[in-house]
Amino acid sequence: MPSLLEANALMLDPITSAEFCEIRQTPWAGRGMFAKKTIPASTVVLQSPEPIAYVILQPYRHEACDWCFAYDNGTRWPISYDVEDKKGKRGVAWFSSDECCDMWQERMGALGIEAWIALDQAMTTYRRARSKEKTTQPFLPPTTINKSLPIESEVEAIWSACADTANVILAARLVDEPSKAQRRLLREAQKLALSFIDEDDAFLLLSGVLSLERAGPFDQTLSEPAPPTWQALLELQPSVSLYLKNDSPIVRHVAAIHLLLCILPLPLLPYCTALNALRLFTRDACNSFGIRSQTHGSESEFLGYGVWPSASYFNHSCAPNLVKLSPGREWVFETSREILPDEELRISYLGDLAPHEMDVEERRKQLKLTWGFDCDCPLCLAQLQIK
Ligand SMILES: C[S@@+](CC[C@H](N)C(=O)[O-])C[C@H]1O[C@@H](n2cnc3c(N)ncnc32)[C@H](O)[C@@H]1O
Repeated sequence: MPSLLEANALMLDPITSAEFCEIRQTPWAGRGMFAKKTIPASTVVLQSPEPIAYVILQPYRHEACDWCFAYDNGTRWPISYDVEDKKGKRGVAWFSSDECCDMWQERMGALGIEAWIALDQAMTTYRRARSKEKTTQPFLPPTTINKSLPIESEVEAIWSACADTANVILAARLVDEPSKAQRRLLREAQKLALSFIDEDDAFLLLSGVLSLERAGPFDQTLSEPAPPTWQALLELQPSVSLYLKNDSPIVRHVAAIHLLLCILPLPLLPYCTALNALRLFTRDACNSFGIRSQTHGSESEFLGYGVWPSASYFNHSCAPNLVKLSPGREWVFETSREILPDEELRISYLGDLAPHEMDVEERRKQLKLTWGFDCDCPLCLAQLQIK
């Protein structure tokens, strides 16, 4: 039996079928995207329509459309998907138009909406309980990881313990009539998960679990081709190094999968595994795109983030030859100049920062901090050689 980290490291071979470019191995940055032929300036080389997982950050949930991500200077969108609870009508998702609300509902389906409401309900109840507390302390955790910097063997041990607990929660969810002890276990597991949870992690994970459920089961033995969504996810480079940093999110991630297991509708539970959570979180870590307000320049707001698998093979360059645009839910990649055959197509990972206004040390420091790699782009290598 492979360990969870070994199973997570499984990467399927990428399949590309774009007209202008293809994925190739590079000696400098894993795989990258290369031009198959001369590409004129201002040509769209790739459109990536759909995130496999995404989240609108909690403070922006009323202000960024949950379908097209439109944002209007902090104005609360008037259209919401509402539910009735004991305290009256409550919005759970917000939209810039009725069409967006309809498309969201269609994509989510009845099961997805039920799951979304369950998570929103759990988080709302938790926030109300927190606001009544006298202090701002989180609920007292019975266990804590004392040091914040786990090593890889500890990461393995924590995820393996997470999977064991997940199985216990699952068993309690699956019985027709849970015993008193099982009901108590579910209450305690939910309370404990909530005391460590980060709401944004939980919604990101939920959107990923829903994508996997829509794709159907994945045969782990690979005796059959993987369904396209699984294929797209498992082609991506995973990185467990996010758990080896000072502010390791490992406990939050474990809490997110345990919470979802406690509250989601039963048909989603087969997709709600520790391994799938590890797959989604470790791929998000080095492949996610920021969802930003459309005001370009330093004014733009970071509204959320997500993973668009087909867009994840462009490496970074401090002198990029592509511009990335997000007219709504999709990402569009356009050449900023003529590209020659076999040239690597690269974007900037520096978000709002303009690479040409930064010196080489500044750029490399920023990339190391946010992405964890030492930039090997041609501009950095050339400038480092001169120094
Ligand atoms: C979105 S992925 C790009 C595709 C990736 N190279 C692959 O094989 O799947 C981002 C990762 O690519 C690598 N990378 C991208 N740009 C790089 C650069 N300029 N220098 C070094 N590594 C880079 C880093 O490992 C980074 O975490």
